[in-house]
Amino acid sequence: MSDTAPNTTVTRFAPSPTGHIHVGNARTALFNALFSRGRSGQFMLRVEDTDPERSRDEFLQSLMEDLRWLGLNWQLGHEAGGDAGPYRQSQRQYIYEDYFQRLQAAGHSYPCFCSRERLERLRAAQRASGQPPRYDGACAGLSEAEARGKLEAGEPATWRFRVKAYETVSFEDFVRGPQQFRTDEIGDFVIRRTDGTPAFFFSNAVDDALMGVTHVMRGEDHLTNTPRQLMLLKALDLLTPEYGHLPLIADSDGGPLSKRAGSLGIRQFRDEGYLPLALLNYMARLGHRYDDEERLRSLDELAADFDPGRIGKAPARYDAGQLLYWQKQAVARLNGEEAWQWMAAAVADAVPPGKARAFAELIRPNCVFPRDARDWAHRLFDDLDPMPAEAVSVIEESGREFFESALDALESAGTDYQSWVDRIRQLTGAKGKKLFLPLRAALTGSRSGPDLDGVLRLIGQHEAARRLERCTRLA
Ligand SMILES: Nc1ncnc2c1ncn2[C@@H]1O[C@H](COP(=O)(O)OP(=O)(O)OP(=O)(O)O)[C@@H](O)[C@H]1O
Repeated sequence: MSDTAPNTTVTRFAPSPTGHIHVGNARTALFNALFSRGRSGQFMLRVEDTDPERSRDEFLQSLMEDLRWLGLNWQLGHEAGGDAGPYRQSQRQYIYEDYFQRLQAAGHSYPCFCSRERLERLRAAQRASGQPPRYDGACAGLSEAEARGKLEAGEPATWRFRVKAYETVSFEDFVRGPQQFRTDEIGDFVIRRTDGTPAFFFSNAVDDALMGVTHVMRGEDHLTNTPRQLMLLKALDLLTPEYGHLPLIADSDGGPLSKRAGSLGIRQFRDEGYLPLALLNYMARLGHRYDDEERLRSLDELAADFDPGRIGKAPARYDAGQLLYWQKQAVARLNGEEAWQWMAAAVADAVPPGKARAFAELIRPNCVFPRDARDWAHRLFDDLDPMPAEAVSVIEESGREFFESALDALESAGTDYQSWVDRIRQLTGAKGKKLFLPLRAALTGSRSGPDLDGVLRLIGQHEAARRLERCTRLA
């Protein structure tokens, strides 16, 4: 059993390591992390790697890296510990065996020898007649002796859970409200595959119960699994968690996201230079409402007001513009050191040693992605030769005398920006745009950009003089 105190909220993220996680998976992880964090509970990572064909260790590593990068740390589960482990389903087969035996002993399950072809024909016929596909119970009536004979003869068998007909399974979904399912529309379902491994319904439900998960928040793709899991847990006399199903996220064309298709992967965003806080704020509002829709919140602030009652029921669609909005907000929060860490990989070779933090702090307001910093590194530290056309026209308009005065003024002011511009004003009579635009063009080759005071300090008096000097020749 779990090592959590009674009444502690325990949520979990239970991905299959079959690809890199996308915005849909990550939002599910985020909502679970926010929910438990807001209630001082615990968040768990469980690895659902029962499919040996598709599960890969490299994907497990990458999904943990992505979660940690987002700041979604788990207190229980794989690599975090807890006394309900192991937390990789591939290492829990002995536990599933035990629970298979219990179901079998109580007569809740039976072996099914139907071939894949028969089941496919059955499903096709049911669909053609407008019925929901479900097992027709062909093997449910085999006598014990018949079933044993077939098993002993080595006939491949799955094991099915015996669903009681004409009952209703009801539960209160803490996102969607009351739910009801009729058991005769469900049909006996597979809990154990022919190779002895558990089917999703089984291992997922048994693990939630044994691991003390109190709230299961997962995509709507699992809604119809829930009545099956409730029946299983009841038959096994295990505790049931509360369930909440989230609307799925579609890509901008309306198609479903899938690990297999590799769309909207968290690591793609990371590689492009999106900040974790931007993604967190974006995802927290994908289907969930906060009162201050436009304020960037920390993870704790997101958790404090997270409320499943504020989750909408309509599918949410990925919106690149919204994510960009949060990216700008998150970049604006970075200090010099953080900004440098963020952009270093893109510009380290283009920024002189010793100037990194000052550069990062200065140009941060002009960047949305690290690649934008590269352009500024070029403008501030390269030769600016040839001078960009947008700057040349401003320089020509201001005339040679303006830059000669600016040079004179620089000699006496040094890198004291205020005295420098005051002196130029005195010497030339220029003010406002007429004063600042040519200075900006001369020092940065651009008509807009970072604070000029900072530019002057960053490039230094000598380089500023060299640039102004060149303008006296261009003008
Ligand atoms: N498009 C989506 N929007 C929101 N949640 C999703 C989406 N796709 C999957 N999830 C949720 O992510 C969690 C992890 O699921 P899982 O690892 O099976 O991901 P998956 O993307 O469905 O994988 P695969 O493509 O391999 O089937 C589940 O709770 C699932 O409901």
